[in-house]
Amino acid sequence: MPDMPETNTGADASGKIPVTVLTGYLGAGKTTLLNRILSEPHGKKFAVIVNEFGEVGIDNDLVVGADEEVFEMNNGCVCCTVRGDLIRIIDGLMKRKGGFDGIIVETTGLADPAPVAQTFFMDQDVQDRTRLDAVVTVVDAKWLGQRLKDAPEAHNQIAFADVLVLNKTDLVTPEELAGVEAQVRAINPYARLHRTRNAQVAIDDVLGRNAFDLDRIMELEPDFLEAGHHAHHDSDIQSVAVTIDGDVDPDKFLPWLNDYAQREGANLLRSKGILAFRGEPKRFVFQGVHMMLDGDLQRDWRPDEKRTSRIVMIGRDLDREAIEKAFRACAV
Ligand SMILES: Nc1nc2c(ncn2[C@@H]2O[C@H](COP(=O)(O)OP(=O)(O)OP(=O)(O)O)[C@@H](O)[C@H]2O)c(=O)[nH]1
Repeated sequence: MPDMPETNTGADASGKIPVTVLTGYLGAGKTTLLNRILSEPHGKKFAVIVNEFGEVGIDNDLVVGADEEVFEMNNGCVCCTVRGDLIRIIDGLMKRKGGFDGIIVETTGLADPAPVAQTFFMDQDVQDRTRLDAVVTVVDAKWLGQRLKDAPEAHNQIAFADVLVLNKTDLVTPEELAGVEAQVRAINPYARLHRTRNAQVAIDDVLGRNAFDLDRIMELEPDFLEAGHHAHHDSDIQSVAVTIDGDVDPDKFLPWLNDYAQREGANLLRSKGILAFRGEPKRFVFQGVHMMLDGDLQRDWRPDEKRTSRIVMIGRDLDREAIEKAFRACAV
């Protein structure tokens, strides 16, 4: 094959910037996959757009990446309220000199990917300059069975995928994994599927796939290209975010968090937080999916960074007041 001439526009052979839409239910491993992609020595320049469900931005803080620019959209979910923001961000990116090799959009775990993908076909400016490369859906092998019962979004995310990353294979037995894969395949027999632990998949299996297939999507959703197509969230799901303007006492906070996750685990779909522990120079970061929690000390608080403690809980029937009260009681 002859060498392709180098361009500095970032665009591919079609002259358009490839866009990857990264989706998957709450806690499936989207940010883990994003960080994996960004950490590889790919020599490319990506713009990353992160949309989060919750009033306090935490995900963008957890995205690694030296060169990437990360744009946050936290005022609502990209599949409905902030689609206009997505168009504006992409418009802004396209006007920059130098360009990008690709754009990665990480949606909220509750997003219906259809209207997000639709953006790349409905808005003329966006359509002229970008090309939807693939919808990549991360699936949580541990919780998929439950999600297919209680979350229609999880089903749509799989149906819409061009690439499926069946993640958290370490948390299930080989038999369970085979069962989950069969459930995924029953919904979407077409997408390439990769079984992973910690979203370990080769970057070339995820980016530059040229896999988005409009014909298949039109079969799934015949009105895909019609304006006014709308997705609605499971309105039972709420997000409770609390910020303390300072440090918390780990001896109070950690027992409370553990106890809360055990008690409310069934309703608690997702939890995360970045905390300043009293006397601790490093940031403590925790993440949870249902009752399973994971936390550790990460990088130092920077001198120009204000020490604050933030938590976000996402789930059903959460008692906002009780969470706020209990968390504030941990302040020092
Ligand atoms: N055991 C296990 N844990 C994993 C794996 N992949 C990711 N995790 C953990 O699962 C949690 C959620 O991962 P994230 O990558 O933040 O998930 P997400 O889909 O971005 O979550 P939201 O943005 O909140 O929807 C984190 O604590 C990860 O460290 C895996 O393969 N196995």
